[in-house]
Amino acid sequence: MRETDLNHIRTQIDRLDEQLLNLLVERLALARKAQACKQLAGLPPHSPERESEILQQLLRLARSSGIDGELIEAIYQPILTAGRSAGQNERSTP
Ligand SMILES: O=C(O)C(=O)C[C@]1(C(=O)O)C=C[C@@H](O)C=C1
Repeated sequence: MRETDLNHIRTQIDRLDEQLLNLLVERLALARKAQACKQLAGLPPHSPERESEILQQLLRLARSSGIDGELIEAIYQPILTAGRSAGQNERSTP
């Protein structure tokens, strides 16, 4: 393999990592909104049934894409944990 091939692959990986990061930022913003809705409704931040639905759906998608389900679960657990505490450390006044 030529060095330029490796550089090209790494450039593409960097681009994808940036997209993943932007999607994570977007996801956290939505989780923050969901947390605000639940707080207004007097619901707890942790919704185990919803998390289970999300993981089941992702595991179905992983299976059909040939990706290891355990890997997807290991990636998603901390994302869901971050979703539970989204917005918790923000000041209540702007
Ligand atoms: O859907 C919700 O109720 C959310 O608070 C969002 C979210 C998530 O990150 O997807 C976060 C925490 C909950 O335990 C379940 C899901």
